[in-house]
Amino acid sequence: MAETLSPAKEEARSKTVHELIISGQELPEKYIYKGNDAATLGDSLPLMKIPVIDVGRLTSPSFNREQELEKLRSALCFWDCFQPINHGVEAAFLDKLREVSKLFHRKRSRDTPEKMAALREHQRQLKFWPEDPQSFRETINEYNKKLEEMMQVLFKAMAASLNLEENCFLDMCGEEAIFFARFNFYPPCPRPDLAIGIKSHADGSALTIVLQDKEVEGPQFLKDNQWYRVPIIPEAVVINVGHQAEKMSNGIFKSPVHRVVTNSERERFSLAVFCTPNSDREIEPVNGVVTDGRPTMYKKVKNYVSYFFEYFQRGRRPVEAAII
Ligand SMILES: O=C(O)CCC(=O)C(=O)O
Ligand SMILES: [Fe+2]
Repeated sequence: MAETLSPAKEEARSKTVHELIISGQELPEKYIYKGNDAATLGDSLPLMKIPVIDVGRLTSPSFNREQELEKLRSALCFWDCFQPINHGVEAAFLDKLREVSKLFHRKRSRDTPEKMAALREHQRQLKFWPEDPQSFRETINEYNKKLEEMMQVLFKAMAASLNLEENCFLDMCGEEAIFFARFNFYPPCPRPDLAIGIKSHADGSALTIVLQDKEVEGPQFLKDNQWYRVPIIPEAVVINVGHQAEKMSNGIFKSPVHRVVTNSERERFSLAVFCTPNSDREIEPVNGVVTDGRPTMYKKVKNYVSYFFEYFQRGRRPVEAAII
């Protein structure tokens, strides 16, 4: 039977957190974050010193390439993420993407359920894509093409940085790897010390590419039990390892635990694209990463995304399901 709500509860249900607090009400209990890391939400945290990788150098045959590959390897092994620049997507185009994402959220009704959209041409379902703003489809389509190129370069560079056969990660992910996009919108929250934007998690992708808000910080990464803030570099994106790359590399690269906090005054937007092998691919350590000193650490697992959400809800790293 449907629950009958008192007028006060009815009002609370239909208002955003921001509206509730402005109208003088307490933060409703259901918004108070209860994760193990809740006590650190309001802390002032150090900035991560994430290495900035020049993607142009990764493809140039000059001596810079070796240096940049080494920088990429150490970034991935130490921080599990990096910030590429000179990656083939112009700063002005990134601004345009931010703009259409914002417009999309402004026009989206609060009742529209959030969905992940597949971006690649043969996988997307255009009928579900918004037609308004008008430039949305065209801009996202162009971004998808640029990301396909960027992913080719980066997977090859990741393999080369470990002295592996250049195509090993790409071949395992398969031609049909899916790019799921999530347009994140974080409204201002007057109690960032109590409520969270996205709870701590690790991504189920091979790599995740996040276009950051240009002005408002949000994501934080956990390293050795310490949370770090991600610096804003407007012309860069943030790329982190997901579980699939952790397994393909036999744990040389790790998928980091991260979360997103809210800002008391400002809203924040981000666009996360999860580059994910197709669910019928069997993902396992590639040739060359299993050695006498480093035996296979992960089982072959298919359709990994299916239990990703279960682990996510329980606040655990889903890759645990594949660890031997
Ligand atoms: O908003 C961000 O910067 C990161 C979002 C994120 O971690 C995710 O969507 O999985
Ligand atoms: Fe994430």
